[in-house]
Amino acid sequence: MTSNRAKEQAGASADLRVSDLDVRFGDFKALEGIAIEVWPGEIVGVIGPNGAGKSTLVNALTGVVAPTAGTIELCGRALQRERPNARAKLGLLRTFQTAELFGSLSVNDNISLGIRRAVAERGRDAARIAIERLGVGPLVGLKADDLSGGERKLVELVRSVAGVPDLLLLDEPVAGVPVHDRQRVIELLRDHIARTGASTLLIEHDMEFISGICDWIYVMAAGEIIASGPWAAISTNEVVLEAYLGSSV
Ligand SMILES: Nc1ncnc2c1ncn2[C@@H]1O[C@H](COP(=O)(O)OP(=O)(O)OP(=O)(O)O)[C@@H](O)[C@H]1O
Repeated sequence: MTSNRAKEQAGASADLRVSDLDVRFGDFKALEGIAIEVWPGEIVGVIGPNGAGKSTLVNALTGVVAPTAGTIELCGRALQRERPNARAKLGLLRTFQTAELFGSLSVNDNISLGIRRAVAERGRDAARIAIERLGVGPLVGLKADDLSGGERKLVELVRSVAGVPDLLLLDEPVAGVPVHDRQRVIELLRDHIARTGASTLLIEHDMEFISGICDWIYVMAAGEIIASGPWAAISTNEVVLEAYLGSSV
């Protein structure tokens, strides 16, 4: 992590760089002055209490919500004026808090839809490995509508990985995923990053997962970043503990 962040000084470019990002809903400032960097090979977490602005951040990154100010760069390319589909084609792929699959299609067809034309062969390899790592092989012939919520999350993750993203954006990747499958998610992400050099930005409430996977963590509260650093620093930071009003971080 430190070595990745030190790359800035060595002139490497970040996979994601968010600068001075503001989002307003009428007079309400949902995000203000957000600055986030994700470097190649990193897994970066965003945490914060309810209403902190995490979902708004995801929506701004993916183009669902228009920022009122600021810039979003993916591998050096400005994204903030691109439509959501264009952002995905450029290499920013996401999962949702509640997995979004085509319910009447098979798991296999859902995964195939994630393979971008630009990376078809690598995508098929990535899908095969992810199916194996997450143990979803027995599900591939089923209709997506017949899966449990946790299974849907795992299949959606396979689909995103199959798109061989430059940046994978995961919205609560282990919400609803049984505890015994969470380690599989961690191993898949680490393996995927090691093989492809991709990076990951994830929003998650599960602190055990966050502490076990993230190289770097940003903490949000009331629409702003109030702290950032590795878990050891974040988990003992007074400002962070205060923001969570005594709940365990
Ligand atoms: N479309 C909208 N119009 C007005 N206010 C909104 C809109 N979307 C979000 N907000 C407000 O912006 C603030 C941040 O909401 P957001 O959903 O981004 O927080 P969050 O950190 O994702 O919360 P949670 O962890 O509960 O999902 C909240 O006060 C919310 O009510």
